[in-house]
Amino acid sequence: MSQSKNITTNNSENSALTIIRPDDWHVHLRDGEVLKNTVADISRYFGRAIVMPNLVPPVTDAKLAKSYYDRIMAEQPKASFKPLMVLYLTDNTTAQDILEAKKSGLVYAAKLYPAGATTNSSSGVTNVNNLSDVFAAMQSVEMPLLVHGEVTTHEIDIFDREQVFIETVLQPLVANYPNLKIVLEHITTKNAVDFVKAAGDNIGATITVHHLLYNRNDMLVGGIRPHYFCLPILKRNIHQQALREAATSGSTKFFLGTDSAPHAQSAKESSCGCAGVYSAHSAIELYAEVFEQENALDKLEGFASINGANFYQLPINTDKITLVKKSWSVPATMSFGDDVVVPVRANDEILWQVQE
Ligand SMILES: NC(=O)N[C@@H](CC(=O)O)C(=O)O
Ligand SMILES: [Zn+2]
Ligand SMILES: [Zn+2]
Repeated sequence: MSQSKNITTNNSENSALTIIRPDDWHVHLRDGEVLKNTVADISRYFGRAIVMPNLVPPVTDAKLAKSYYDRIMAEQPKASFKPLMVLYLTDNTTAQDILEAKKSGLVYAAKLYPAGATTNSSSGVTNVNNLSDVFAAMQSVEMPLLVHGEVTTHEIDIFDREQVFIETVLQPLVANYPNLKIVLEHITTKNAVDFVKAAGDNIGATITVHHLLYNRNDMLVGGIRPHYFCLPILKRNIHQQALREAATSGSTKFFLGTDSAPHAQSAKESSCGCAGVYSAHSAIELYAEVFEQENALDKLEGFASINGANFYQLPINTDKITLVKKSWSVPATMSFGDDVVVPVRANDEILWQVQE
């Protein structure tokens, strides 16, 4: 294990790592009955979370964002937690919507879902050229554009959809709005890593823990495992390796975004299962496993607690959390409103835990 001033090692069983309180820059909390569970999990140690707006109906203006914010706060998250709301862009979003959202003080970004790309994206954008006024407004008020980067064209193979999006949609967008802050969300390919590294400081990316832990073999070899199915889909191991290198490299362009996206067990274990992985119950502990395997525990704090805040021009959290290396068992299922969700590492062990 690499040593830094924050890591104390008594023996291999008992390492501890203290870092600035981390934030989650991409999470799905859903709505209604399940909010009590998702809010409890996400606020256990995260300071802030960028809350995705793909509800039904989606969060398309400041008023809807405010009422969603109120429903989240009604679940009484830990005092250290603050939800950062996001506007869902449609073909009908106006520059005025952006300005009002910015003025609300609750909305920190707007999300581009190509129509049909992922869960609850049917109201998404059919052509980014419809949104030139919106992007211009976002650029002027320095509101980050968050992007689900996949094309939806039927002819394009599902494993190529991120790469083709970068080439055909993202590159022209970056060229047209050179000062627009853009986060390429939940990147899954070496192509995305290379694109982000080569781009200006206004371009960043979130990386999920499941794309660091797993590749498509984990999902498909020896039987199909629906709980690994998410979008963008897990890729081959060379891409996983590129993501692990990017996350642990110390580059300030990459930051933590779990994309924790729960669906009820029955909706995943189905002849047409939903896309999404639930990791909010144990995200920082799982990231710690990856960073330890890469001999980069000293880089976890930048990735989890500093780079995202700097990108969003928000203050870095002032308090700390401590992770201890002490394994614990994840249950087979967890409560999800009146239903259950199967979390990452269900029925298995996680090596680190956050000291309460
Ligand atoms: N990541 C997923 O597989 N699913 C997300 C949507 C998304 O982030 O694309 C969801 O809301 O279920
Ligand atoms: Zn997405
Ligand atoms: Zn997501």
